[in-house]
Amino acid sequence: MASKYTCRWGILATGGIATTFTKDMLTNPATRDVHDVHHVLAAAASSSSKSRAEAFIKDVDGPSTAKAYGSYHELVKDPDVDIIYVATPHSHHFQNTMLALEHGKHVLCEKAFTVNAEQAKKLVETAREKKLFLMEAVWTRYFPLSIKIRELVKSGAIGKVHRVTADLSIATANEDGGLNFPDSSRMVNMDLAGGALLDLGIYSLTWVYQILYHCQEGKRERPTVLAAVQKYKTGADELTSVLLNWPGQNTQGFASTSLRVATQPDGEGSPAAGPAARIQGTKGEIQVFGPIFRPQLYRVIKVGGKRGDVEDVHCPIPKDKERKGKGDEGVGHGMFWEADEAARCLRDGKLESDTLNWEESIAIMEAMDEVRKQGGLVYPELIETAVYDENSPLNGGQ
Ligand SMILES: NC(=O)C1=CN([C@@H]2O[C@H](COP(=O)(O)OP(=O)(O)OC[C@H]3O[C@@H](n4cnc5c(N)ncnc54)[C@H](OP(=O)(O)O)[C@@H]3O)[C@@H](O)[C@H]2O)C=CC1
Ligand SMILES: O=C1OC[C@@H](O)[C@H](O)[C@H]1O
Repeated sequence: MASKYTCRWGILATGGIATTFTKDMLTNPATRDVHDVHHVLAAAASSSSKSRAEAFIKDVDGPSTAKAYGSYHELVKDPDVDIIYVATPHSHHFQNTMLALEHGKHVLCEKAFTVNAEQAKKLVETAREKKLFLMEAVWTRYFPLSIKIRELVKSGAIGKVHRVTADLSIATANEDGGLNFPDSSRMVNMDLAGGALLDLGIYSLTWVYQILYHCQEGKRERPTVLAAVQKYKTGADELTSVLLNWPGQNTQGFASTSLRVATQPDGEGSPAAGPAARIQGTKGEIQVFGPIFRPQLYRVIKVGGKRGDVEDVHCPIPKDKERKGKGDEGVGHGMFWEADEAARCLRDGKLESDTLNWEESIAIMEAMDEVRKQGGLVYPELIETAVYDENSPLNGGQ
């Protein structure tokens, strides 16, 4: 039997998603029927203190060998780390990822990849020059559910697809007209590149792009973009809709997001609220039930089919019952599949993932730039700049 490839991770930041990702990454791959790669937590760093990184390692039930650092600079210099997972707010992704690449580390960077396309291009240029792996962590793309749906579309199972609509919205409005986030929250804070588009709209765009862009044959056509943006009192966007038009493909996409109304007002994943994404073809439709960042159910409806000629496909996320999870249910959020993809790319010497390659990440960033341009959404220069500064405050200074 071939030996397993070991991927040694360094976790940059210790917040919410760093915890979820690391717990998932530490699950036994066999629980999801993966036998060719496995993951090790080599180190974690917090920009606030070493003790915060130590607490993080304890919280994720990491190995005693995992090193704790009180700065991102120390983490990227660790020779026992192969790949850095960047889990800071959007505002920090460019500087933190550059820091890691400049120190010779491969990178998996949380979504949204960067604040703007120019930054994304600079990251890609650097990774290419230094022959390092780089991937935007759009985990949903690596779900078996997404892979299956892309296969169905490519096989013509629902005929020629002409339209995809997708929404990811959450109801966080207060009685007083505000939102349920403090103004300092990364969800609405301009200094952290907050707002619905970069945080949630990226998933609506992901569903549109992974069907209407990713599945195009040959040289892909870029869409034209028409957007409407409404802003919260902080200046961040709170209600954003995007119409994407591919005249050469005869296709259109509609991606929407909001912080005031919910895609699923009755709770996560319930089909009662209707589909969160619809992929509409000449012979049928695939409906994806939300939340579209972590879907576990899709429905195939054939045009002209008999009443009840509907197939529901459930794709539950496997749990590792040996790991500490909520209650007794074990650990398994669905982030391990993107970690497996990164490990395989490292093992195979690939610099980018075929499932979300550099060109496609940049194409989506360019579409988001256009939405922001039309909506007048500009972030502070410190986080819009595409000039790398190792000692930027975003890297925790030196
Ligand atoms: N894939 C997914 O499902 C999800 C992805 N995300 C993405 O992950 C990223 C982080 O989100 P999330 O974990 O929820 O955010 P958190 O606020 O929970 O954590 C962010 C971490 O970044 C570090 N950080 C460094 N500088 C700052 C700063 N100025 N303000 C705030 N934090 C800072 C901190 O870690 P430290 O002090 O240790 O340095 C902090 O704990 C975002 O890009 C978001 O879009 C978020 C949620 C879900
Ligand atoms: O990526 C994400 O998915 C889940 C959301 O709750 C979160 O805000 C977002 O960052």
